[in-house]
Amino acid sequence: MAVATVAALLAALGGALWLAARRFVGPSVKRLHRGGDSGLMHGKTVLITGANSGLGRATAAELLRLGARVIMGCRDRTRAEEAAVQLRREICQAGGPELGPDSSGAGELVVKELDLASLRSVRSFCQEEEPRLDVLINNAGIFQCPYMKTEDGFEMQFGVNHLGHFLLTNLLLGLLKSSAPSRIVVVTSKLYKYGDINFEDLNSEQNYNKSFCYSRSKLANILFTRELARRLEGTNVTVNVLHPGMVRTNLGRHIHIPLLVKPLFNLVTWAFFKTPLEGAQTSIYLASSPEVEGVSGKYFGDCKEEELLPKAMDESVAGKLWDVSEVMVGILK
Ligand SMILES: NC(=O)C1=CN([C@@H]2O[C@H](COP(=O)(O)OP(=O)(O)OC[C@H]3O[C@@H](n4cnc5c(N)ncnc54)[C@H](OP(=O)(O)O)[C@@H]3O)[C@@H](O)[C@H]2O)C=CC1
Ligand SMILES: CC1=C(/C=C/C(C)=C/C=C/C(C)=C/C=O)C(C)(C)CCC1
Repeated sequence: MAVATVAALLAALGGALWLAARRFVGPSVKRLHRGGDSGLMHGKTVLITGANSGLGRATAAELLRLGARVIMGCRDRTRAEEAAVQLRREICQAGGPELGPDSSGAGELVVKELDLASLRSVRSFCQEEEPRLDVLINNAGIFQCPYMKTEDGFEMQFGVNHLGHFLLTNLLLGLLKSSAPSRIVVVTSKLYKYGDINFEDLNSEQNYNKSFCYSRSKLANILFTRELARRLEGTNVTVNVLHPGMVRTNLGRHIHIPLLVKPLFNLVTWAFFKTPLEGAQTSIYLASSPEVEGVSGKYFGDCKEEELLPKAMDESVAGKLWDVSEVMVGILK
C-alpha cells in the first residue's frame, strides 16, 4: 500500500515537473523583435480589431513598442480604455535603452469604437477621417457562442469573424491604397479544416452547430484573403492570413467548463497553450517584417508559410463568397 502511494505521488510529481519543463524550456515561438528594432514602425498607422484582449492586445503592445500609431478598434470603449491605460503603463515600466528614458520612442495608442456585429458601427467607424493606414489587422473574433444574431440578422460567428471584417476592409481599401505600400493581416484558425461554405444556409437558420459555424467563419477568412489578394494585384497592398496556434486568451468564454474540472483545464492550457505574446508573433511578423514585403495571398503559422487544404484554395468558392458577402453587407456596386 505504502509503495503504491509513493509510486502515485512520484508519478504526479513527475507529471507536474514535465508540464512545467514543457512550459519553460519547451519549444516556444521565439520573440521576433527583442529590441534593436525600435523605430521599425515609426510613422506607420496600424488598426487592430479586438485589441483590448488576448492576441490583439499583445499585437498592439509590440507594435506600439516598435513606434507605431496603433488604433484599437474595440466594441466596448471602457474595456478598451482600460487596456490602453495598462499598455501605456507597461511600456513605461519596461522602458529600455531603445525607447529613451521616458519611453518617448514608443508610438501612440488611440481607442475607437468598432462593433463588428453591427454594419452601422463599421460604417460610422470608417467615416472618421484618418490621414493614412499602413496596416489593417483583422484580429477580433468570437468562438462557439450560443445561437445569436448580429444587429443585421447574421449568425454571430459568421457575422463578426467574416462579414464585419469584410465590410471594414472594403471601406478602408481606398485609404490603404493611398498609403501603399500597405498590408492587411487576417487572423484565422487551423480549425478552418472542419468548415464548409454552405451557401444555402449562411445564417444557420436550418441547423446551428457552434463548432461548425466557427470553422466556417475561419474558412471564410482564408477564402476572403485569397480573393482579395487576387483583386489587389499591382496595387502595392498585400494581404496575408495566419493561424496563431492554441493560445491562452479569453476566446473560450462561451465554453462551459464544470467548476471541478476548471483547475485541470487551467493546468492543461497553461502547459500546452501559447501565451498571447507567443501567439501574436505571426501577426506582428506579417505586420512589420521586411521579409514579407510584397508577399500576398499566403497562409502562415509560426512566422512561416504553410500549405492550405484544397477547399481553402478553391477560387470559384472564394469568388462566390465575395459576391454573396457584398450583397449581405450592402456594398454591391
Ligand atoms: N486563442 C486561440 O487559441 C486562437 C485564436 N484564434 C483567433 O484569434 C483572434 C483573437 O482571439 P483571442 O485573442 O484568442 O480571443 P479574445 O477573446 O481574447 O479576443 C477577441 C477580441 O475580439 C473582440 N470582439 C469580439 N466580438 C467583437 C465584435 N462584435 N466587435 C468587435 N470586437 C469583437 C473581443 O472584444 P471583447 O473583449 O469586448 O469581447 C476581443 O477584443 C480571433 O480571430 C480568433 O478566432 C485563432 C486560433 C486559435
Ligand atoms: C484558458 C482558459 C480558457 C480558454 C480557452 C481557449 C483559449 C480556447 C481556445 C480556442 C481555440 C484553440 C480556438 C481556435 O481557433 C477558458 C475556457 C476561457 C476558461 C479556462 C481557462
